[in-house]
Amino acid sequence: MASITAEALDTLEKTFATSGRSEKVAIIGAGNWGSAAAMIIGRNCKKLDIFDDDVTVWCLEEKVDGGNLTDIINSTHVNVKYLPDHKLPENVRAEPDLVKSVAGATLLVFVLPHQFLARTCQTLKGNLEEGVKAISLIKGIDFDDSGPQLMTSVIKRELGIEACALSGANIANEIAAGKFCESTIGYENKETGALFFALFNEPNFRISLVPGTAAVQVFGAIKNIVALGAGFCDALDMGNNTKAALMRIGLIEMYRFATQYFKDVDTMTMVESCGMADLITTCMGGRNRRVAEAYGRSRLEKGDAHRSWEDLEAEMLNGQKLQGTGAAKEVFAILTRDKLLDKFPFLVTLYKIAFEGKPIADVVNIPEEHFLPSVVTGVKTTVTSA
Ligand SMILES: NC(=O)C1=CN([C@@H]2O[C@H](COP(=O)(O)OP(=O)(O)OC[C@H]3O[C@@H](n4cnc5c(N)ncnc54)[C@H](O)[C@@H]3O)[C@@H](O)[C@H]2O)C=CC1
Ligand SMILES: O=C(CO)COP(=O)(O)O
Repeated sequence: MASITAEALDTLEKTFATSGRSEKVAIIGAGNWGSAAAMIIGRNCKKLDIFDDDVTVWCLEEKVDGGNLTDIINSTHVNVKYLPDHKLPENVRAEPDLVKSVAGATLLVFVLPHQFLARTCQTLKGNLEEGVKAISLIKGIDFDDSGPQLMTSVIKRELGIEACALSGANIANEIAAGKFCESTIGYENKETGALFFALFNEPNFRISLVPGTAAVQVFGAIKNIVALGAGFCDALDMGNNTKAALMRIGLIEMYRFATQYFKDVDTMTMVESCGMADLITTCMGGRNRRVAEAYGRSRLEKGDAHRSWEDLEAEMLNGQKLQGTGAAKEVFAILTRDKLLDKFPFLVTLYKIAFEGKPIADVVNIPEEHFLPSVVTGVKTTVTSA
């Protein structure tokens, strides 16, 4: 991988040296991860000649303590609502008008809760520079009549532009604090992958490049559902061994879902940051886990009078969004349509606990098939009962 990166970066430098044209970046979304990503992007744009210094971030306008969030960000350089404890670089400017935010941009970084992507793209349609390229930092999945749709496919469908995907074990607050972590960029075109490598890679945010975007995105979307299971496990005070078992089982179904619906899924991508590592960090420290624990405890303590997902999300996340509950519903709908519920017993159980009143304790009611040695490959094993 390193040689691909070095070779492609060399091409980039040469292209820049002859054309003199630098890439201008617009970030679409100023939430928790959008703001932490803006810190990295702002620093790299200032440092590297191939990027224009000035970075624009589209921020959906809202009032905070009587003021406009964008005005507060531009005067204090702090996103006081979504990333309050960290300063954005001064070359990052918040813009409340979506269309204005992409004026002159040649690189778009999409980092929104997944449910808002399609309609945001529809507003951008017809307002982009020729040849603009995109990257999605979104962890989520959509569905239409043809089946599951990756975020990069939504971007392509709506805007007709090339899109890479970045995903990894990347809790935004930890990245903003400068703690070391890794991430994975999946690309279709090596040069574009290298361009985004240059935009994101830093000593404490190390990027690996992988060919293909499907695995990177599917793992990122499905692990959010598995994290609900980790939260239910914590609500039951089950401990680390149980949670590790649920992660292992979740990993199998993540991989199975990816290979069921997408062609270019390399098994080894599971050991990149976007696979196992993201699953671990989300099940230990993510918002989906945290809110699912609160939901589970509320069910266990209050029975039918339990708190709703919407209530808990609003109370615990202050405007940030859960992605695992929406993904659980979407995955359940597509598996039902395709008559595949039997192949994904854990994801189905998590959906039913979250939305159909199945007992929280059923999170550890694991079907026998998950203990068979053939389960990863899907090869049938004959089991002789004693
Ligand atoms: N926060 C994190 O640690 C990480 C998040 N991600 C992923 O990045 C994506 C974005 O997450 P965050 O930046 O954390 O967002 P967030 O969870 O902080 O969500 C709040 C954002 O949603 C925006 N929003 C609310 N209503 C909207 C609407 N109608 N249209 C457009 N935008 C609207 C708000 O303006 C705000 O920017 C998600 O898919 C998430 O799974 C990925 C890695 C880490
Ligand atoms: O994706 C994440 C870490 O990589 C964040 O997960 P949560 O949305 O559950 O916080």
